[in-house]
Amino acid sequence: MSNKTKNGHGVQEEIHNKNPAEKSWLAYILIHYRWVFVCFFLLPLSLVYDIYHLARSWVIFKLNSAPKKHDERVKFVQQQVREWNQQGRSTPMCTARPGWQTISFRQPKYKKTLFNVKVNLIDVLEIDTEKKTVRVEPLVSMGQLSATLNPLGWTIPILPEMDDLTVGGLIMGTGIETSSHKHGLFQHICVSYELVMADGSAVKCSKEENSDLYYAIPWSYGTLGFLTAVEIEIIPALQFVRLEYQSVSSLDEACRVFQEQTLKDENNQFVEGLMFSLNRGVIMTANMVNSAEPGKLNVISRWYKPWFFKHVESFWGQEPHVEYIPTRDYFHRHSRSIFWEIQDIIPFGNHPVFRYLFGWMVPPKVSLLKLTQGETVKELYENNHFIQDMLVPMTTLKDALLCFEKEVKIYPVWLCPFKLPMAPGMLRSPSGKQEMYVDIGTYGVPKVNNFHPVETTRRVESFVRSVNGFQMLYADSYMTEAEFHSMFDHTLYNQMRKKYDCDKAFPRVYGKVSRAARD
Ligand SMILES: Cc1cc2nc3c(=O)[nH]c(=O)nc-3n(C[C@H](O)[C@H](O)[C@H](O)COP(=O)(O)OP(=O)(O)OC[C@H]3O[C@@H](n4cnc5c(N)ncnc54)[C@H](O)[C@@H]3O)c2cc1C
Ligand SMILES: NC(=O)C1=CN([C@@H]2O[C@H](COP(=O)(O)OP(=O)(O)OC[C@H]3O[C@@H](n4cnc5c(N)ncnc54)[C@H](OP(=O)(O)O)[C@@H]3O)[C@@H](O)[C@H]2O)C=CC1
Ligand SMILES: CC(C)=CCC[C@@H](C)[C@H]1CC[C@@]2(C)C3=C(CC[C@]12C)[C@@]1(C)CC[C@H](O)C(C)(C)[C@@H]1CC3
Repeated sequence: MSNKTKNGHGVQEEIHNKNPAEKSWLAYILIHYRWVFVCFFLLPLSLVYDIYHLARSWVIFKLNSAPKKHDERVKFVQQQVREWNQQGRSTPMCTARPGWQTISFRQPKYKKTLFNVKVNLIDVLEIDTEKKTVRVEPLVSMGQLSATLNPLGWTIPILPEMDDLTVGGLIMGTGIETSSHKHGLFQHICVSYELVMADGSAVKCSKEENSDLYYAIPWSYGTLGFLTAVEIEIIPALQFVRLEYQSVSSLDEACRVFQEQTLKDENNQFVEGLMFSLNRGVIMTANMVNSAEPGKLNVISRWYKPWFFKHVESFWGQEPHVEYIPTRDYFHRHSRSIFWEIQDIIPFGNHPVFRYLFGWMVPPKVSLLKLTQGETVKELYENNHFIQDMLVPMTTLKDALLCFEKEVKIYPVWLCPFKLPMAPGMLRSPSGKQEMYVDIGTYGVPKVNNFHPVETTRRVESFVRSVNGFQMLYADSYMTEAEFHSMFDHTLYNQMRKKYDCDKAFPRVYGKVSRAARD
């Protein structure tokens, strides 16, 4: 925490020097004492919100009312789209989900001007253990899905970390987790999509049926149609995860061990790396198991447990260490500390006194943080924070880490390998074959002197394009439209836009994800 706190204060002083408007006492309090508001207002509110939501979905599930209501809800989406057609297709459409509720870093500006279609589809519809699929509506969240499936002994093969990520957002955008080196991205575990198209018709697509549409949907950001249901693969979930921590002490060793564990060892169900500096890291490999060795169980979700990334750091410089963690706790291991972002929000959040007294209320909900951040905090993040996930070929990992060190020097760095199968769509494998990639996640305050939010990001984007990588688009993207087109293959997307008459119906992807489209 010391690094961050030190750095955080440095940044705060810098802001005060730079921006006279923020010298007001209110700005001072908002920046330095955000934790007061978060601890005494947002945490209890988050708790009430979560309890209400869980209770609601529990009741709905027990009453088994969601499947019966589903058709009605889809008809309502169709009805709105037909009305839009009748009104002369004057402004393009988007979903009516308010921007503050989404996980993406910014608020989407376009929601204010486009025709908003309500797609309130929030329930788990059906678990088919014979076919090994779960059918869900698009607003089902990852926390809801793991709470539903795990007690029944199932899980989806890729369960992206943050509780509030939704199935719809993860498909229309993308989703990744530490099992992605085996299963690919979130889209690759989806069996079929049901959509309402621009003309109001309902269409189903899968590898067998309307396969062109099926491959075009991922990364289309809701610009081909509205998703209404998805069938996702499920696999058996064992009770625990056996997690092995391996310390690495140089960049070369980190890249070598991480690649070996990803590429060579077919047995690792989960692979993750955390770099605490360019030469200091811990590589974690894990497998689901049904029993834990005595004395080695660590229930990391208990309220008094330290932040997971701090726990991981404690293994640096040690011999390899084995621990058993309940499976659902593993899936949500970085949730309580919002990866490491919580350090900037509640700086003393990892102190034992805080954990014992308030630990059961964390984390504050990202949506509520977003809703209440105000202009001052927004500007603070705008100018002094860097949040990016870059997906680069595994062979370029070392160069990529050097690039991030030079441009931002933010640690920890999150490393997550994933398989990029050869398939049509936005992501093109450069070799034309299946390739292994790695997601490099950097979230925090840059420690270099020449950080500039736009120029630095553009330099990193340029590096990523040069190695045939991709940028995750939930954060800021400063690429020009031409650069964006050179990163993402729009061939199939353009065909589908034409085939399903999308031009007047939806903006193009770039129009939704570029920095200019977000506030
Ligand atoms: C402050 C706070 C922080 C939290 N942080 C996290 C976190 O970091 N990570 C996290 O994952 N959770 C978090 N939660 C949620 C918490 O873990 C829930 O209390 C938990 O999900 C409840 O689990 P349960 O096993 O009691 O499930 P239940 O209460 O029984 O059910 C939960 C959900 O499962 C569904 N369900 C139940 N049975 C079935 C079935 N047979 N088939 C299909 N669906 C079914 C219900 O519809 C409901 O949506 C947090 C909650 C709070 C209040
Ligand atoms: N571990 C991981 O994989 C992580 C992933 N992320 C990213 O977060 C984002 C997901 O956040 P989330 O809050 O769930 O989603 P959002 O509400 O931000 O939605 C993301 C996009 O998907 C579109 N979309 C969502 N639902 C539908 C639907 N039913 N029909 C049509 N379009 C839809 C939205 O369209 P519209 O604009 O019209 O609302 C929007 O463009 C993704 O971009 C993901 O990559 C972030 C953190 C971690
Ligand atoms: C691929 C993976 C694992 C991505 C993880 C990304 C997370 C670290 C991101 C997703 C949403 C995210 C950008 C967010 C924030 C931090 C980093 C997050 C949590 C915060 C909470 C930082 C504080 C800000 O004031 C604000 C509340 C707007 C955002 C909200 C989104």
